[in-house]
Amino acid sequence: MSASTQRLTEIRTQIDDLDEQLLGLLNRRASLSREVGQLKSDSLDIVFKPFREKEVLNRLNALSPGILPEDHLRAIYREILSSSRRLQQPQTVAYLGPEGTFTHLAGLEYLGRSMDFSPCPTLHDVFLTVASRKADLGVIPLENSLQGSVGQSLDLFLQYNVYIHAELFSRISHALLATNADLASVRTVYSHPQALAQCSGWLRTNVPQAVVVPTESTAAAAAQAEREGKGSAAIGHPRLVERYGLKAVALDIQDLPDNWTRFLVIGPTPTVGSSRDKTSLLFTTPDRPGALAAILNLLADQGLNLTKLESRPLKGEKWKYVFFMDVECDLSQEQYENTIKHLTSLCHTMRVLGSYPTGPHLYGAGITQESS
Ligand SMILES: C=C(O[C@@H]1C=C(C(=O)O)C=C[C@H]1O)C(=O)O
Repeated sequence: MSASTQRLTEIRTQIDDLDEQLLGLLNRRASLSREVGQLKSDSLDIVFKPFREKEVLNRLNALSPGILPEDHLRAIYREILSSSRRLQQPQTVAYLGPEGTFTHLAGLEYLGRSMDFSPCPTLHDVFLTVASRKADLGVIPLENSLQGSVGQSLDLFLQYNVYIHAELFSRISHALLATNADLASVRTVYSHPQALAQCSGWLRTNVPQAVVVPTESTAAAAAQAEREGKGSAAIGHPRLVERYGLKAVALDIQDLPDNWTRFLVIGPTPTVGSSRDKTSLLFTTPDRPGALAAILNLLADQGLNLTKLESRPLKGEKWKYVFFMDVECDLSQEQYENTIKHLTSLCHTMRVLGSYPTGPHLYGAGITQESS
């Protein structure tokens, strides 16, 4: 036996030994998590605790000697935490489907594979499914770094009593998908309006002859392009290629390479407990001069930083608006009780959508390029 073969045998014996230890430790972790699950079920508490999960990951990152890159550690723990949640209680996650949408892939990358992902044909159905408790959680796109807010998502918060539990940022790279690789033959390009808008420059330059047709999702667009065959194309995640038997005719076709979407994880009940990083609010103001300024001044006086303020038309009431605001602070803490009371008194209507941890930036499903 050569020296290197002998060393290989030795190393593999050590790896087997470590795997046994890991197996024992993972089982002990699972058993403790089950016990947490029992306590939660006794007190009717929520299984998914994103702030605690962030704390677990941050602590391990800080302790890690660094041989295992940070994004590998995150990917491994994503599945440990996913399994841990499942052992407490299987969780159904509604998302804008069908399979392979950016929302689906972002949800998988953030929540792991031990969740029961359930596709919904429209965003409306995701909100309805969560609000009616047919799913424990939902994943929705909220805003894109190139195209701004997904207006429909903001509007649906007005219609349904759902709450924000977590956020995540996912890098979006679009591909043109078709059964036929010839760009000149493309007559119709299907996709979600956000994806079409994020690639509008590329489309104008590369397939000026094509008509763009909006669809409910990028995956629905891929299915349509596959059904129609030659002359039709879709814009979506390159992974849709495998699911729908298409070719990736062009990659990275978004107008700016650094294209990110912020997704939210929503649930039917508000979150409670440990301190979170930010709070989202939905409010309308009285119709008088300075109404919005009074709200902004109150937050400024408290030293609270705003990270988003957006108005949307109030449906059915022309030229009236609802505001969606993100504040960099956990307004559910007892110390802000008076601030919330004061804020509510300055608003016409006010709803706290949730306090949650600032989300991670994820670079794509699987082990990511975050640290390379
Ligand atoms: C174990 C818990 O439940 C879930 C699983 C976690 C884990 O395995 O570490 C952390 C947070 C929760 O999403 C907990 O709340 O501590």
